[in-house]
Amino acid sequence: MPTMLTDVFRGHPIHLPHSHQPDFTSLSELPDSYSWTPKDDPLLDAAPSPPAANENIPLIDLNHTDAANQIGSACRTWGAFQIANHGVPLELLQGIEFLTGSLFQLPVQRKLKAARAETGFSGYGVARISSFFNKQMWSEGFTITGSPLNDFRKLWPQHHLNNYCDIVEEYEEQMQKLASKLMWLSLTSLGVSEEDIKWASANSDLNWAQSALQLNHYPVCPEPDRAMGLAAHTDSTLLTILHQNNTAGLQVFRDDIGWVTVPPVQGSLVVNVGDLFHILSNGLFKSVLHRARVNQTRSRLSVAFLWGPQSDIKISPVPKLVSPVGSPLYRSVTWTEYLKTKATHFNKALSMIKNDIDE
Ligand SMILES: O=C(O)CCC(=O)C(=O)O
Ligand SMILES: [Fe+2]
Repeated sequence: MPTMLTDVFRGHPIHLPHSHQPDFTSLSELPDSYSWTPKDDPLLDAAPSPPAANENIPLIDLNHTDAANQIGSACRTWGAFQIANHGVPLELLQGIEFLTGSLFQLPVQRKLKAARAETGFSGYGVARISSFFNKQMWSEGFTITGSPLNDFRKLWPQHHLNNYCDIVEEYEEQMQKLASKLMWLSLTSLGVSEEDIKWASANSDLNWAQSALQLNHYPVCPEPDRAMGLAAHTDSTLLTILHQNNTAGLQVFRDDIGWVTVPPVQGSLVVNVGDLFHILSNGLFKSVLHRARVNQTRSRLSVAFLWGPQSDIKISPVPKLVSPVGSPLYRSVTWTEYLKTKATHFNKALSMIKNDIDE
């Protein structure tokens, strides 16, 4: 199936300054190259402001009759929410978490056998966004697009492979269905229906969608307050569905509050609005700025399902959401074009495709 994402990165290699992953377990002090200051990230210390410190992204029960409106409201105010009763079996969440844990527990030399090539997309390595920062992040990742078999072969003996590949396949299938359901629920809350978005008809078996799985590991860190697991970014997706293990670390940003930690809730999933959904909604839904902090006593795992349209589909603001006397907030872009812009301009990518509207 999806090779398009891979092609984008082949054409736009990201030259990472730190190509070799350290063995985190051997570091008892935080090296300077991992010590972040506000100079390295202006939003580093944007602390929660006390009056709103108890606010958090909503936890929404998908079986609730008002789920669509609750999701719509969360997309507008936070660009993120958690979901319960999402239909993904707990054993599958445990299975993908077990696989992720086993992968990152392998000796670093073994993981490097499946290292992501400089022009590649899948495999083991540092966060792709590392090239935009001077400091290194306290994390390691593994990206899967299409079948993971070739990469998994480099990591594990034959007898594990079928089981692990089945888990990935089943997980992606469930996530695809869930992502589509969430997209339509949130659009319903804006009065947008299938007729309004020709390319995304719900009956088209999702053959307009493609995805990647990003496995993340944040090892125990000797000085978590000075370290950064994954620096602040928005996702370039329509939607991202995230499973985190029982260690907190994910934080989302609100202009009026600052950084807010998303507490792990067993069996629930976190959903992020990505940049493409922000564009599609003509700016009504926020693409959430988020990051991951690290921990002194517990390692953290997360699995992000990155979901977007096939590469030839033009994403543009739904006409219904543009005021009759106004212009759409953004020009239309394909996912490929957007990823290229992001690979050059990173967190300024959205502003690069904004229409100049001076009224
Ligand atoms: O680990 C997390 O909670 C965040 C991961 C993430 O933002 C990503 O992979 O894009
Ligand atoms: Fe992310």
